[in-house]
Amino acid sequence: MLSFNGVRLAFADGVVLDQIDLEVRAGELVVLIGRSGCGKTTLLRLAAGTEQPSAGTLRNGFANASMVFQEPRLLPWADARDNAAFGLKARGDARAERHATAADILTRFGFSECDLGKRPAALSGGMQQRVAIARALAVAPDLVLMDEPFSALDVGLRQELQALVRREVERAGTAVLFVTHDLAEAVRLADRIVVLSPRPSRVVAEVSQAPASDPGDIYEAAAALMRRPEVAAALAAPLRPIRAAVTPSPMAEVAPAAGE
Ligand SMILES: Nc1ncnc2c1ncn2[C@@H]1O[C@H](COP(=O)(O)OP(=O)(O)OP(=O)(O)O)[C@@H](O)[C@H]1O
Repeated sequence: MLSFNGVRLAFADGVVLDQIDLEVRAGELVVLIGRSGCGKTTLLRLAAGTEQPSAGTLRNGFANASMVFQEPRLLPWADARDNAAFGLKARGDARAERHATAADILTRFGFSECDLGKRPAALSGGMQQRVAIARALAVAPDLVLMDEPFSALDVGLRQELQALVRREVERAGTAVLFVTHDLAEAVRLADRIVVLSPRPSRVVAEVSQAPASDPGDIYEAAAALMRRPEVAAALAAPLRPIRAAVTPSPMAEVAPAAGE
């Protein structure tokens, strides 16, 4: 289990994370959602051990964590199979064995024999991110930390990869801490959604749910979350007054201009 108890992290210019209580249990997919700059990546870096808390307690009982970033971060000179096998090579697996593991995962992810031998420049963005996910899963992690891995992809591709991640982690029983600022993505993926406030960031809501795949269910679940005032306050962009030239905008009624 990964657990944050009263964790605070301050940099020279101020507090980023404050009083963070959070748990990720074995086999659970937890989605952390919050506005840009609230400290989501910083929290993942704490989980990865590359930052230390300024106060509070952080315990990581997982033995083997891997990470997926927003950009695929592949070796440009290596083909898809070698990129996916990178972590296996680093831990000393024999070439034939690591190639077999990498090829097995990439084939499950839709790669043909020919695709396995392509370098990143010859792969689409979606295929490159599949290789990055394969690289993270190849080492049979018990925890995967995912930092907005699909935010650069178009909607259709994003949904495909969300389904792929959900299927793969269920298959292997891997725990995941997944960061996003997309509420629909959170609803599609999560066993539990944790909402962070803007900086200094705190957990303002925590919701257990069943991952949704039907568009109507996703819309309903996202709307139900946004009806909670603490979630709306944490996630909604600050309303700016809209001054309509001719017809008063309905938005202007809910967001009066400063001083009005
Ligand atoms: N090493 C550091 N030193 C000083 N400030 C830092 C450091 N790392 C992060 N920060 C600050 O912490 C805040 C949170 O950054 P972080 O990247 O974690 O946010 P985020 O929620 O992941 O944002 P986004 O959704 O845009 O990726 C930012 O104000 C950032 O400038």
